[in-house]
Amino acid sequence: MTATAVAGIGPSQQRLGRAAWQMMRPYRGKVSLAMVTVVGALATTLAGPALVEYLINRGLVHHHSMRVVDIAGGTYLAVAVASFAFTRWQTSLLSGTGELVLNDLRKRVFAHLLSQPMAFYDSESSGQLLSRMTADIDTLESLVQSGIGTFVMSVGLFFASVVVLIVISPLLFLATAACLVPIVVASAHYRTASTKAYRAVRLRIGETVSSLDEGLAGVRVIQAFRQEETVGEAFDRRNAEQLAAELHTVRLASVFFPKVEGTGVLATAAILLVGGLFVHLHLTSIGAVAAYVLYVGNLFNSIQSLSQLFDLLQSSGAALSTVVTLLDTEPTMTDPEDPLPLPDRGPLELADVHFAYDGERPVMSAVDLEIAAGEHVVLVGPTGAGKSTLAKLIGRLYDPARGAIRFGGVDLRCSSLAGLRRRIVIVPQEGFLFRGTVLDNVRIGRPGARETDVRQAVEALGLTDRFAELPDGLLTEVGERGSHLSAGERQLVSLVRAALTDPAVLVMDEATSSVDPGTERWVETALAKLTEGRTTITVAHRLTIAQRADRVALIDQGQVLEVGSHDELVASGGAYADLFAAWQGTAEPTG
Ligand SMILES: Nc1ncnc2c1ncn2[C@@H]1O[C@H](COP(=O)(O)OP(=O)(O)OP(=O)(O)O)[C@@H](O)[C@H]1O
Repeated sequence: MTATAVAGIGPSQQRLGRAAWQMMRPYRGKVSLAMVTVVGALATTLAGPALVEYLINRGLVHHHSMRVVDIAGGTYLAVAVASFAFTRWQTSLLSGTGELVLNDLRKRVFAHLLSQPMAFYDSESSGQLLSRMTADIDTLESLVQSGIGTFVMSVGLFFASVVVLIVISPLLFLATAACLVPIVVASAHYRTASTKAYRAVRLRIGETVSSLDEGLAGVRVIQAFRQEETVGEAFDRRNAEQLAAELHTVRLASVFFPKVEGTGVLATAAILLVGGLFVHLHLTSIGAVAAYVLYVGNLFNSIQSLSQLFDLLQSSGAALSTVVTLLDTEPTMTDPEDPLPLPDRGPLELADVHFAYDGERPVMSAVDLEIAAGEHVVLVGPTGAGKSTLAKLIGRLYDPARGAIRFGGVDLRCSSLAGLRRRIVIVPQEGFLFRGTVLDNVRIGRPGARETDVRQAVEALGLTDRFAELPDGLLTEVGERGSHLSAGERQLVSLVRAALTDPAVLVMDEATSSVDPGTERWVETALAKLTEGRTTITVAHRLTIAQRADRVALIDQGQVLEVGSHDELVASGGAYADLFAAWQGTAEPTG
């Protein structure tokens, strides 16, 4: 799926309706009760004008009976109180259920995002995704909080009023219907124009959030290179585009709403004129005309409320559409029906592996490589050669387009993702830490692990004394993204995390970030202990590590050019020997 699919053209109305119903299904009991209160509120609202008709015809015009006036007046009051009670009950039931549905929706969207493979994040901007969780769900939130009760009630009142008006006087209804024609035409135009306009607003909001997201994430680079003005101008441009889109919706609304208001007044005048004539001709009663005017008032009130909600309904429809489109994306990496277990140990085999990020430009082609159990292989090669891509394929962040990667003879695609992640662990260059303690962050390696297991993993990497130096030991709060720890300490935490998972294969990206020499020693020792006995594939940026590995694979332009031990490759005088010589030339003066 592309970014436009998430932000732009959405699913059909039926699909949206089905999706909305599926979200409400768990709460169908509450929804049914809410519908009962809607019927109650409608019945009491419609009873008002009927009582007025009864009071005028029976109490004033024909009989002058005070008793009828008292009964009708008293009942009117009771009905008004009941109407208030039903409306209150209905609003709290509908809004309460709406909140529960939105709560589920937020959880579903986040879980869905977390289940997406890396390829999804390559094609989606994080700002657009963030805007699904914030702006879009916030719009639905406003509908739930302030609009849903009015909406349901107004739709009900509209249809009920039409039926009652036809029953009271089909002829008078014709006069009313004539006044409705301009509203129907204006609504149809407004609907088409505003649907497009609100979709555009959603897209623009997503782009503004993207800009903001990128600006905040890259604030250090922006400040370091004095890019505040340029980045600020780019943000201003997007913000201005959002403003233009929002103003377009305001213009559309400012033309449409007065039309509805004016037509309501016109309709009342028409009823009074035609109704008066009918009374004069004894075609209808005074009470019926009075009730009719009140019912027409109800009808136009409902149209007025719906028009006022139109904005919110339009933007909520657009928001729901983008959220449903997002939820409709099928994860491309799913577990097979009968996953095969991966063995505890075994060789890793890459057979004729081809891969392209965009499905077109090949990044890996015809890669064959066998790595024995417990072997340490280092991937080297020029920048952009495909080393990290190969590492990601081994860790199954992506699937090969052709060929297969097998562990212990089992194709990785035949295993469950959970099983795979226990056997093969990727240790990224910069271990990402979440807000919480060191202990919490290590535990991510094996959810549910006890504190003693974590301590054992720390001990196994020889880091007990190093972690004891932290202010609260393993209970030290690491801050957002681990900002309270040094880069080296963050690496140590991610190494212990991997140790706790106890995988058979480690895929590592050699850290390039500068670590103080003191901590580097700890990292080296921990790494040596972590990789002992495990198959290890390291993406190397410095060739020091290649000298210590069992074998070196030289990658260039997505292919394995040479494989062998460091000494063998240097002795053969091939491409690796040249690379090593060049690297030594640059490394030695500084090293
Ligand atoms: N997410 C991505 N989407 C599209 N193309 C990508 C993506 N990641 C990497 N590439 C491209 O794939 C090719 C291989 O990149 P890769 O990161 O594997 O190289 P590398 O050898 O690890 O480089 P380096 O040493 O600089 O990290 C490059 O041309 C790169 O531009």
